[in-house]
Formats: sequence, structure tokens, C-alpha cells
Amino acid sequence: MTQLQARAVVKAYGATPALRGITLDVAEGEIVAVTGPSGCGKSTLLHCLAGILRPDAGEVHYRGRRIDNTSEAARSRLRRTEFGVLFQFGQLVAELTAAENVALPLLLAGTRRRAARTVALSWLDRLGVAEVADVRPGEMSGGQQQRCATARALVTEPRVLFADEPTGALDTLSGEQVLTQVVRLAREQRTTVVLVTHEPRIAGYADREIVLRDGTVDHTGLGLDAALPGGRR
Ligand SMILES: Nc1ncnc2c1ncn2[C@@H]1O[C@H](COP(=O)(O)OP(=O)(O)OP(=O)(O)O)[C@@H](O)[C@H]1O
Repeated sequence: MTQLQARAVVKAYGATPALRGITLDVAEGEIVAVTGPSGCGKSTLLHCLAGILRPDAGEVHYRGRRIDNTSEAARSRLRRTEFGVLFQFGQLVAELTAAENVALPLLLAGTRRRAARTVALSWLDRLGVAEVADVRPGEMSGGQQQRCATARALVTEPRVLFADEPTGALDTLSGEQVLTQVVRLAREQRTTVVLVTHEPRIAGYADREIVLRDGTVDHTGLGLDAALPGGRR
């Protein structure tokens, strides 16, 4: 089933064009990397697909329903219930511990505090950072923060994870570790992933790479990994 569709999506910031007519489909459970040079429109596309930005023209559909013309409240509900987002800097709440940060989306969805903490702890454990459960972000390493942010993005078991350069602030090794975990967990849960990155190596974790240039789709190809002997699935 097609999970996300962009149809001739156009977006400009004042006089600066960012997207000049993007059409693409993402299938349910697919992991897609959006790549291309700086300024080609990757983040803008991710924001339009996630309903954070509204395109100036064109349409965005999620599971067959048009979402770009719905109200801010409807799109925000969609982001809370169906989507998870992960950015370069985890954007954890500085005053809260790791467990409290991860529990937050569950509390907002009405889960009781004790149950939310239990689920949050299990996600921190799955991401290999159970030991920082009661630590605040300021006392964690960058890798630990990003693992917590990943746990927070996945704790509601979203159908789609939008990740914008999620490992951009980490060294190569931690970045790779966080990313392999994101991909493993996404595959386990059949979560669709839209991953923005400018690193070809990172794009290699995806099923498909969509390369943008100057606000258009330049070409699409298989992720590098998919070409390895033996496949992965
Ligand atoms: N808030 C904004 N205001 C004005 N122009 C913007 C804004 N955000 C992006 N742009 C411009 O829109 C174009 C596309 O930007 P976008 O951030 O989507 O590209 P990108 O491929 O994600 O870039 P990078 O890899 O550097 O993050 C660029 O020309 C950029 O300068």
C-alpha cells in the first residue's frame, strides 16, 4: 500500500524556490533516503510530507487521504498519532530526565504516568541507553541524547518516522550505531521511514534513495545496502 504521496509539490520561501514540483510515492514499510546537495530542498520536502509545512501548490496524501489542505489542528493530531519525527539535534526537553522525555508523547496521548514510564524504560532499553533513564540531557553524550530522541520518536509506535539528518551531529561511529538501531526497529515494526541525509553512506541503509537537485527529483535508485549480496530482508 502507498503510505505517502507527493503530487507536483511546490514550495518557496519568499522569492527563494525550495521545491519546484516534486512527485513521489513511499510504500508502507519502505525506508527511503532523500539525498542531494545542500539547499536542494530535502528538509523542505520532509516538512511538507510530515504536514509541518503546507506546500504552495501540489498535494500531499497520507494513506489515500489528502493532508496538505487540512487544518493545522488536524495535521498536528496526525503528527502526534501517526508520525514520529527525529531531527539532527534531538531537541530533548532539558529540564526532564531521559525517561520523562520519552514518556512525554504517551502522557500527551492520555497514558497514565506509571504505565508511560514503564513503556519509556523499555524503549530506552531497546536503544541501549537504559542507564541514563534518570539523567537529564545536559549530562548525556551526544549519542545518548540522540538514542533518547529516537526512543521518544518511536515510543508511540508511529506508522511513519521522519528523520532529518538524525546523525548529523554525531561522530561516524555513534551515528552509524544510532542509525542501524533506527533501521532495525523500523523494520521490526514495519514503520515507514523518510530519512534526509547528505551522506551517501547513510543512504545505504535505505531501500531506495531519492536524489533531489534544485528542488526537483533528479533520480531515484536502490539504497547501496540493497545491492549487497544476500540482501537484508
Ligand atoms: N526558513 C527559510 N527561509 C528562507 N529560505 C529558506 C528557509 N528554509 C530553506 N530555505 C531555502 O530553501 C532552499 C531549500 O532548503 P532546504 O533546507 O529544504 O534544503 P536542504 O537540501 O535540506 O539543505 P541542507 O542539506 O543544507 O540542510 C534553500 O535555497 C534554502 O536556502
